Amino acid sequence: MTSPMFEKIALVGIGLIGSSLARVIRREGLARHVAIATRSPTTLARAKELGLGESYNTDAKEAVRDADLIIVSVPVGSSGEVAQEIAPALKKGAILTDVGSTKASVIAQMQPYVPDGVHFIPGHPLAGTEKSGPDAGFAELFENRWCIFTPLPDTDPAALEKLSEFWRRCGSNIDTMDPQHHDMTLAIVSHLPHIIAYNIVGTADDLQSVTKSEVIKYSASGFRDFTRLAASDPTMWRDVCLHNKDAILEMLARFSEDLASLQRAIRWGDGEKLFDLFTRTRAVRRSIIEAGQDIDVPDFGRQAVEHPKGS
Ligand SMILES: NC(=O)c1ccc[n+]([C@@H]2O[C@H](COP(=O)([O-])OP(=O)(O)OC[C@H]3O[C@@H](n4cnc5c(N)ncnc54)[C@H](O)[C@@H]3O)[C@@H](O)[C@H]2O)c1
Ligand SMILES: O=C(O)C(=O)C[C@]1(C(=O)O)C=C[C@@H](O)C=C1
Repeated sequence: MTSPMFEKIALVGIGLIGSSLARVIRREGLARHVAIATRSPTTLARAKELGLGESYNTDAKEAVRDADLIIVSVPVGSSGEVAQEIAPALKKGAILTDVGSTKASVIAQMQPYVPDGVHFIPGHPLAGTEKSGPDAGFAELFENRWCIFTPLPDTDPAALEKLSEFWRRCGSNIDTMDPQHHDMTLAIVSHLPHIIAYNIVGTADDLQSVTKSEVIKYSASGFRDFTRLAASDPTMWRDVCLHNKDAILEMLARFSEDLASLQRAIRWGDGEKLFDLFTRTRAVRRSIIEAGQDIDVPDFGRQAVEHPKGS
């Protein structure tokens, strides 16, 4: 067996993303020691039962001591408090990264606490499911998916290359961009779809309770696709909305304008406009498939159990 990339990796947060990392690190032999930290004793006990690491702590400071790579996988709104908590125990020369779905806010929250000599490289794997908690993870989650880094101006290229190699060994393709560009792009390709899903499922649920109709019972598969997204973790998505506010509001404004135009086309029977739009959007789907980006989440992710709220 080749020698591990890191002597010790600390995973702070052991939900869907943290536990998927734990599993792929084990499978690929990427660390000699995986230290797991999470705030909730119940979640920590479950991580231990699942055998996700070598040591377990509710005190993140203990887990990160002597670690060469620290990966923070907590809801974005908790990034700052975690950085503050672990900062005094970080080893000089260590790489500190995160997996948060928003980047400018995470950088603003974490950077002030990063000690000199620690390489802070913000990251975001574009891979996930609607499930959460340590049972939900699986080693294949990151395969053929993008991992985006938003390095800071003074990021050490050697540390960035080492972290990139880590994510490549987890199966991902790497890209880098600035945090504002990341947040704007993700607002349209990830955050808005979730917000739209939460909204449409909420509307249908309201309708059901007002009219006692059977919208849920007879929901067609298009609606069911929305319910998958709308089943995503409430804490995670609350934080995404609050921490990428400007970009999301910008995209929602454009979306609302386009929706009004579509509404108008329907009202005035403008079939040509409808047909043209639907033809253009079908081409988008085809180009995604041609680019090999139409990757379905595998079954093991689907079968994972829901995680209790607040764990
Ligand atoms: N779920 C996805 O699809 C997805 C995809 C890519 C990135 N992300 C990002 O990854 C991060 C984690 O998401 P997840 O899906 O793994 O969530 P999750 O709910 O499955 O897990 C979150 C973990 O963080 C722990 N935690 C919460 N606050 C903490 C704190 N203050 N200190 C220590 N531990 C704490 C929880 O106990 C849990 O173990 C989020 O920032 C999210 O935006 C999620
Ligand atoms: O497929 C899903 O269920 C996801 O929500 C994954 C998804 C996405 O929107 O693609 C969600 C949030 C992340 O930050 C990255 C990936």
